[in-house]
Amino acid sequence: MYTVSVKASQAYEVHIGTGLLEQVGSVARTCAGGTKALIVTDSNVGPLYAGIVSASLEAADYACTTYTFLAGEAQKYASTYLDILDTLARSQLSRDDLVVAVGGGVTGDLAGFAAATYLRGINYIQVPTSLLAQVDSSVGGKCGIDLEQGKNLAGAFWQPRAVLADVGCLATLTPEVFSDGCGEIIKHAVLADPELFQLLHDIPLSLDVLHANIAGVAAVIARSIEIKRNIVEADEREAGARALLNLGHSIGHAIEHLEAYQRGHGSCVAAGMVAIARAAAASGACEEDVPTAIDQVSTAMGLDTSIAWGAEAIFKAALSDKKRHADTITLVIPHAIGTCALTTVALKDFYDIIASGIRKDA
Ligand SMILES: NC(=O)c1ccc[n+]([C@@H]2O[C@H](COP(=O)([O-])OP(=O)(O)OC[C@H]3O[C@@H](n4cnc5c(N)ncnc54)[C@H](O)[C@@H]3O)[C@@H](O)[C@H]2O)c1
Ligand SMILES: O=C(O)C(=O)C[C@@H](O)[C@H](O)[C@H](O)COP(=O)(O)O
Ligand SMILES: [Zn+2]
Repeated sequence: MYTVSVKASQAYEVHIGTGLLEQVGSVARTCAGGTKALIVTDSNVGPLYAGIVSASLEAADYACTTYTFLAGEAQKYASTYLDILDTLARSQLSRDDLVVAVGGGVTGDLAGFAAATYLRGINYIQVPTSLLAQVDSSVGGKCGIDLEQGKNLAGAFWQPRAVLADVGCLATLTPEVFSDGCGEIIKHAVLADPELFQLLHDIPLSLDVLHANIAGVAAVIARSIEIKRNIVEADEREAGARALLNLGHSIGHAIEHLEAYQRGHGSCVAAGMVAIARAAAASGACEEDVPTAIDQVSTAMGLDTSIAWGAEAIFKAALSDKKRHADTITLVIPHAIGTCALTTVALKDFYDIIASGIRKDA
């Protein structure tokens, strides 16, 4: 088992290992008080894992109820968020009580945002069950919902009391959803860890690798979380450096929006990383072999890095990016594997960057 400590406005520990679902109640007792807990989960994860988590919470003297929503990004909207708030109020949870997110990134983002705003903020625990949620979304406190205009346009920074990433849960993911989580691991490697990138190149992660070497996958998850933790600790509320975690996202979020969220977040981020690396390499800002290396590692782990959209459509969709100011946008530019930096460019130059990044012959 690995434990990664996060020292943010609210300090907490991220536990990575197996058999952790059964420990949610006892961990909750050590880091949060209260007498009631609301589990938030989705229609795929609930039937598999909510019962184990609920039993564990009941054994730790929490009166536990479960809220289940229909799985999918389409539910990461205001109506589901408001429904969770209504459920919290109807169940009369008080300021001492607890929300427990059991599921992927959609569940964590919804439950975290509800916890951040119900009674102006109550405790919550993240129990991430997808690879993406374990390596990225359950850590760092970003939570929120999508609006018609784009991804994550309403939200909060609200740190959990604890994160329990039970790697055993990954065995029930579809190969596509498992692959999708690899997009954010590759992002962390490109940001800060050439050795991790090499490891992913040599041993591309897959469900087969999980079954053959669950301890090895847990080690990669822990390393990925450490990379994110280091950035979050330096800049919890994204005044500067935390924006690095947006590598591949300006274009990636635009693709997600254009494709009506039918394509996974990790795949869109991988496509966005390849495009921005290609544009950076074309301008001489990035080592020449980086775009191909990111593309190969992504493809080897089952990610689709293709982009079917023109520069104009992507540019328009990317204007809702939170790193956009009046007529500039801050981009995360890869210079080499393990070295990236923030650069602010005029919007008209951003258009050219997109065009250069998606050019097929580049
Ligand atoms: N807050 C953050 O810092 C942050 C970081 C990265 C991504 N995100 C957000 O996370 C979301 C993507 O997360 P995701 O890919 O986990 O999406 P998701 O929550 O929709 O999960 C993907 C699918 O896997 C299923 N699933 C999850 N765990 C399972 C398991 N163990 N067994 C079987 N099925 C399981 C879900 O039901 C769903 O159908 C996006 O909304 C993205 O914007 C947030
Ligand atoms: O934690 C962060 O900071 C991130 O940017 C992590 C991203 O992987 C994640 O997709 C996040 O939700 C994006 O945030 P946004 O502010 O660009 O909506
Ligand atoms: Zn992301």
